[in-house]
Amino acid sequence: MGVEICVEGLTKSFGHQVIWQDVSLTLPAGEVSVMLGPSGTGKSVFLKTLVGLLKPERGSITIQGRDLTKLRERDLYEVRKLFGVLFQDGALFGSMNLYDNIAFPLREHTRKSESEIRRIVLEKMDMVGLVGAERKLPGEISGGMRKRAGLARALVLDPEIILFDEPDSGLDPVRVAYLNQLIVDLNAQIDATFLIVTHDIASARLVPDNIGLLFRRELVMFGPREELLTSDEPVVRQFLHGRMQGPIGMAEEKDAAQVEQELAQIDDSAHVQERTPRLLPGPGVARPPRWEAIARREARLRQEEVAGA
Ligand SMILES: Nc1ncnc2c1ncn2[C@@H]1O[C@H](COP(=O)(O)OP(=O)(O)OP(=O)(O)O)[C@@H](O)[C@H]1O
Repeated sequence: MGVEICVEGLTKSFGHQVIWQDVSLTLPAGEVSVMLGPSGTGKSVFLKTLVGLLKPERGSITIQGRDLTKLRERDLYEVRKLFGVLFQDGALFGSMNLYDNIAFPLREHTRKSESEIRRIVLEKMDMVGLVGAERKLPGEISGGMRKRAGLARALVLDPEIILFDEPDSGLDPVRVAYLNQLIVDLNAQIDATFLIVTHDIASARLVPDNIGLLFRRELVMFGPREELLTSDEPVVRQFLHGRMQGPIGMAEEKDAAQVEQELAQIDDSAHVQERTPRLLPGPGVARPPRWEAIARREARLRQEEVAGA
């Protein structure tokens, strides 16, 4: 059962450049959360700060009663073992085959025997659908396979928290659909806490329990998926619709009068379409109890939709 991460009043700057300030949110244990935001709003910086690779100027990150921002390097090293991280390109070692790449954290951080390592590596490769690709080098496989190998490597130490940095970047829509299903199935199987940074609005609508949005150096909103999908907050609506009209500009924010004029011209009557059903774990995947609650909630939303149509 994953662990809760409680972030309070977090602020990160580089020199005089404030990346984001006063960010507070709770990632509920075992749930999937997605962090959205225009390019450069500091989503990757947020992931790196959570895992302790970057130090914030203010605020706290509490996991299992310990504030990560106050830990000494030795204790932080221990807490980091709770995390698995899937970096954008899988971050695999180019000269090692997939088996050795995935075995790497086990050889580095545990005293397990090679036969035990073999059992774990093959189990994780099976989980991500990579059986048979053990001897391949990262350069010999597709981007989608590299991501899955990176995910298998993130899983080998049985993390309580998995951070995904743009898992869908560079993948075609079919591979993205497979990856989304894999993420949902994995979450149901291992019940860890997931945080996914993505630009893909379709995935953000389908996959998570919770959605957050960073913009203008602030966390505009963080909450249950349905709340964000039906929110009237202009930044949230613009981002989730992927449209030009609204407060988010090409490079910087727009002036208030222009935003008001643009918003007045938008036909927002299609609210109901936003009730995308949550992607459920595939057949044969054992579902922890919270999935029953999700399925009931989704069924209720569908009924309301039909009644309102
Ligand atoms: N180590 C660093 N030193 C100085 N500035 C940094 C560092 N890392 C990131 N930044 C700056 O922080 C800002 C946010 O970067 P970040 O990569 O987190 O954005 P992002 O929201 O993930 O963007 P994208 O969606 O394009 O990947 C950028 O202006 C970047 O230049």
